[in-house]
Amino acid sequence: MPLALCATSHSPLLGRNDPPAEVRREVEAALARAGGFARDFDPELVVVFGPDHYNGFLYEVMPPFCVGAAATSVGDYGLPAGPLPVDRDAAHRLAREALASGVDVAVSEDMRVDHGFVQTLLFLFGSVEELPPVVPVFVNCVAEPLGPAVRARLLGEAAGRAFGGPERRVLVVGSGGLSHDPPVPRLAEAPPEVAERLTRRREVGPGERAEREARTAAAAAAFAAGSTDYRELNPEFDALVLDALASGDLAAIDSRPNEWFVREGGHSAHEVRTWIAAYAALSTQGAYEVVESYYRPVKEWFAGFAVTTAVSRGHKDGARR
Ligand SMILES: O=C(O)CCC(=O)/C=C/C=C(\O)C(=O)O
Ligand SMILES: [Fe+2]
Repeated sequence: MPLALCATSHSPLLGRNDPPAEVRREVEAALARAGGFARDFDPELVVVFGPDHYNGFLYEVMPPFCVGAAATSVGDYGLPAGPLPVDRDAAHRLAREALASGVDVAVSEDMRVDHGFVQTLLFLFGSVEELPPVVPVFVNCVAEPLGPAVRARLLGEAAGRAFGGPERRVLVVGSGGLSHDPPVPRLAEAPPEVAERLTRRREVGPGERAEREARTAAAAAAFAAGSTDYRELNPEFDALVLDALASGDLAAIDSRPNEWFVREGGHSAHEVRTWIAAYAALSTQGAYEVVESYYRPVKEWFAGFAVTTAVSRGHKDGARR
């Protein structure tokens, strides 16, 4: 029973622009169950597919995919800053497998990751100190141009082949929202000072970070209060995605053109690529089944928020060691 899966939405607005208490409690309960699933599985390695929001990857060099052989959390949105416990050998193994199968991943010996990785890891494991060894795999989900979504499936399958043997328990994690379109800047529309920020790496001071984060929280508050400046969440799109992933028919979503994701789910719906990669990794073990699937659209968090866990078919009970 070597592979298990957790895929969750993330939102940096959790705790900053909350929905009514009962909604937050319900989501937190779903996340706590996913955390229980992850800890019961007791992984010896966590392969986490995550996006970035121009904190770690900039247009200076923007790879479609990057395997982190060492990684540091930038500490955005109040998350802990500092190094993550990366298994460097496992990262190189994944990179070799991906490259051998024609998926041209970059490798970083000094990867910076933001809430797109760290929040989800903490949902599942509580703190950086409690994390098992991880391999963070960046999937570009915001910086156009993007390749076709099916490439995320090929990346995930490479991860499944790299780690699908019986020798260790590996949890694959997808981190990203379903339908959502928070105000993440886009190069094509950016004024020069924003284009500069999206292009060149530099230290972001606490004042600038706080200002950006406050702007995002204010936008979410306006969205929840009914502002029509933002694209609506789309529960139908979200259901279609969750159904396709649960049924194993990944082509039902990853064969769609990029414009479909934007039209139906908003620009950040490309984060679904992280889920596609994680489910594709699990699929290399044969048929799988979803253990739990939770969904709720939460405008205060700018997110069609979902939490799913899955194991290979026949291992549903075995997932609880
Ligand atoms: O802070 C910024 O510059 C951009 C805002 C941002 O990063 C928002 C991120 C939102 C998500 O990660 C999400 O909803 O998936
Ligand atoms: Fe995100």
